[in-house]
Amino acid sequence: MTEINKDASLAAPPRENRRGFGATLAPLRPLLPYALRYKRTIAFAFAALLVASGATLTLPAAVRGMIDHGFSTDSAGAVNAYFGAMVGVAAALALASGTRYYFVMTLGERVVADLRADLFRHLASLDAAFYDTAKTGELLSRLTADTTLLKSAFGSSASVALRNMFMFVGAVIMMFATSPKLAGLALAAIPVIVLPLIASGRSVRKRSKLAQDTLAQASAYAGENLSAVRAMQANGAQAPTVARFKRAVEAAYDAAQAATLARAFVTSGAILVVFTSIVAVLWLGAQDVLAGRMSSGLLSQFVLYAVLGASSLGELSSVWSEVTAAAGAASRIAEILEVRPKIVAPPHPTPAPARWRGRISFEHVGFAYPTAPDRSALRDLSLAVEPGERVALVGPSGAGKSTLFALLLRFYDVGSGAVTLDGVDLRALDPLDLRKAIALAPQDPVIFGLSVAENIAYGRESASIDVIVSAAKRAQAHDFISALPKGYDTQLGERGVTLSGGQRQRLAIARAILADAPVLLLDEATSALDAENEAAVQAALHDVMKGRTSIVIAHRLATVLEADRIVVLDEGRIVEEGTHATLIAAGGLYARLAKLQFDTERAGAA
Ligand SMILES: Nc1ncnc2c1ncn2[C@@H]1O[C@H](COP(=O)(O)OP(=O)(O)OP(=O)(O)O)[C@@H](O)[C@H]1O
Repeated sequence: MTEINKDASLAAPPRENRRGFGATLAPLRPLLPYALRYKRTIAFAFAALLVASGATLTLPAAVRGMIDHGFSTDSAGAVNAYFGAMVGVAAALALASGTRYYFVMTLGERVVADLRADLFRHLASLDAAFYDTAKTGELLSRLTADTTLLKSAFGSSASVALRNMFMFVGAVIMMFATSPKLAGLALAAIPVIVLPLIASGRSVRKRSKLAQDTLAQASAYAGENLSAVRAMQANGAQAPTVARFKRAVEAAYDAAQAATLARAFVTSGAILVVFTSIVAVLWLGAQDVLAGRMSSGLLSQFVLYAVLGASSLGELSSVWSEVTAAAGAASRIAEILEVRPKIVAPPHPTPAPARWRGRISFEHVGFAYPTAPDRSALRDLSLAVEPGERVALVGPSGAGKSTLFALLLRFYDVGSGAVTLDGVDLRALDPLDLRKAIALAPQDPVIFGLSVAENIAYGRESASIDVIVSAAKRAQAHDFISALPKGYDTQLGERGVTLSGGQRQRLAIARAILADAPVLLLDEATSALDAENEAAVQAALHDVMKGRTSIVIAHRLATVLEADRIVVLDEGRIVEEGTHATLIAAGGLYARLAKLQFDTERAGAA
């Protein structure tokens, strides 16, 4: 993912440029601690692996015994003993293989479940600047598709790789025990096999990273459009959107196809080279048998070990491609895990008082958004709001009203100057403490796919239903909630009941009342509410503002009339301050805005 983290991706050297086994596996290393948490599972898997490999490796020796002794002496007893032993070995092999599969897959699932939880915890900790550039759909793809790839690496691939490594080593040892001469010849062929494998691994890795990236982009695109499905349909944009998504999916297919093709070549190339070398070595062995230098049983034994060794190597090569793909996924996950949030608690945060008084002060604040560093959103802005004061912010679109809120919640740090709460610089506080002191009721409140009660108590899971109901009553929301099919247990959100704008606002106000924070930030809805909703919202606001420092981005005449002070912003600066009457009398920006906005409101109400 290219857009999301300028800082982190610069910190790590581009992975594609590094070579060899170690470099390919390096991205997987941060995952090791996850696996090491489950030492018992690993130990069981390992033990099962040893037993299974050992059992497999005894088979060729049994075959040799059968050929050299079983058939030559006409003792039926020996034949029976050999066959009986083979059944025993097969039983051990079956049991050990099943056990290994169980423990290894469990480990894979466990590691990935832990990793997903950690990744989400990390994503939840990242700051607004990160999300200004990150695409949620891409992040979701990391959380699901990439972790799934890792699961296969930690589960099946690791299991197959380990089994084959054991088998390979065991087979090679047994080949030397059987015939050092033939074994030496066979081993000489190994570099011929392995070197091209490593080389092609890099190209597989690059292609599969590309495939995953393309997939993530397609997911991001689908996510964006589905979350705004009404806008898409209203604009009649289905056909082009569907076509674009299809193109994105096709591009992901092409990339995956290229990776698969590369893998297919690697696999068949490896098998061809391996088996050709074996056949060549065997031909030499056959000469020895013909010349009487070797028994036919011994050659059979060697053949079987060689086939075991070679097929393990072949499987290792195909696993290698999978592991490289997983390494690609791991490096994309690591990219996210490496991003450090910039908004964090200082090492020794100023402790929060039992109750904040709620004095807010912006002192010569200058600020530009990280995505637009050359354009100041606030310029040398100073504003003090006394405890319990009600301030209405008014100004044209883009004046910087929401930016004031964002800085107060410390979603971003100021560029210059400082913002303080009760005289404490926000940067000296733990953001969690700061945000506990502030209740936010946004313009278009987010309603989650939870029950009404859970939505009101969002972030305060321990709130009792009595407290929730009393907050809803004060927010003038109790009546409409009671009229819902299941009252406070009604499911809201995507798969539940949809609320009207005014109802959502009142739910958000109930949330703010429940938060009982000394500071209230309210962004009034611009859309007109019907008269009944309007009156209910105003009454609720009146209640919630009592005894709190409130800053309201005001769009309604009733709100500005009720404010102790109106602050007029324009282009990131405060241009006027006063009450409705004094500002109208002054005939400045406020008077013009008020005429436009509140005249239409009056006309609408009339
Ligand atoms: N996340 C962001 N990244 C970059 N620039 C931003 C971001 N949010 C706002 N801006 C810019 O900062 C300036 C102030 O925006 P802000 O949202 O504070 O205005 P506002 O007064 O709240 O406007 P409105 O009434 O339309 O919501 C604008 O020029 C806006 O384009």
